[in-house]
Amino acid sequence: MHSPKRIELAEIFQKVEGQRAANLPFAIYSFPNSQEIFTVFQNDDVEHYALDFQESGFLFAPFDSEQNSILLKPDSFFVSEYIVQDQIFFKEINPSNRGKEEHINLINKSINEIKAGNLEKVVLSRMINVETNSSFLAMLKLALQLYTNAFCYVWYHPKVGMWLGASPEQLLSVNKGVLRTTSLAGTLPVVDDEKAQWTKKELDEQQMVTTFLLEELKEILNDIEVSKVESIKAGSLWHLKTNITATLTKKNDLKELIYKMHPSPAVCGLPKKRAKKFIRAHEGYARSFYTGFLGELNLGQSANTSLFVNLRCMSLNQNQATIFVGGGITKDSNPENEWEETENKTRTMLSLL
Ligand SMILES: C=C(O[C@H]1C=CC=C(C(=O)O)[C@@H]1O)C(=O)O
Repeated sequence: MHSPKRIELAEIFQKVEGQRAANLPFAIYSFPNSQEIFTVFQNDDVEHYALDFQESGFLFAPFDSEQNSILLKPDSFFVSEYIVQDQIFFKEINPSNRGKEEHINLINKSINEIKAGNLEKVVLSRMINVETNSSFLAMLKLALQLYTNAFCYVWYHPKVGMWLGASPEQLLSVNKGVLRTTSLAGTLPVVDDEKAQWTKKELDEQQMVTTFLLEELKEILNDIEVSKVESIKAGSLWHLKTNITATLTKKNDLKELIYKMHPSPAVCGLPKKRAKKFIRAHEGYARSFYTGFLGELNLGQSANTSLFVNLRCMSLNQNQATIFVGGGITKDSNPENEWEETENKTRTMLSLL
């Protein structure tokens, strides 16, 4: 089994720079609320795929389950202590209004589909291109400071590209026969010290995710426990979250389990197939790895799996960052507010640039 070797923090960053300079694949990441940072290095530039999810390594899977899920082989696996020291504050950066009309038209189109009874919910997204002079490590260090309760990462494969993110959403973890997952949806901006003032729209859209997950899992898992809905902060945004735990049976197949849950209505919609079709037909771009999932697959001393949904993320190509943001549309959506929500999510990433 692969266990990470403990090394000094400076050495971790040095090794990552060396790996990038040598054009070889790596992942550097930190789990939510943790004081550790991990790296997985692959010694060659072969594009390996996770086929039956029995493999061990760092998984990077796209939104579209028909496309390949990339697996970085853990030829070297390191961990180091990482303590956030400086308290830094958000720098307010305002995104431009570019693409507003198209996005609002798309939202209106989806609301019509919902009102016609063809869809219940659909998550619509867009991408924003921004110039940056920051290095990926500088951005990661900033993400680690700003988004301590997120899964922060940089992933690189010379044949695929580089991605960076700070995801607030765990897809699942599997540890000693226990599955943990979350239903995360609904967004409001954090205003001073005030509590989030949820409306029916957000409560409903999050409940749809919980109901979907429970429906998908009830046939195959035992002892399902569901927490109360709580408000959590992801940077300067509030989300609604429910924790779900269940016991795995011997018959459970990890790949099957994952694709029952993915894509959930937090990133796709309801009914799943129709929402996916609507997204493909109307979003106007390929999501690629945005709203896919990533993380450790059967890795570490006890071969755990811990995967996160690829949200609040961007792809990086030389001086260009492409930020991906979306939001759930229901019958109660207000198009202007939905646009503003994607602007707020964009700020999360802009603050790293
Ligand atoms: C699709 C995204 O967020 C999802 C996760 C949390 C809240 C969401 C929402 O309020 O719409 C989305 O379902 C995104 O950040 O790009």
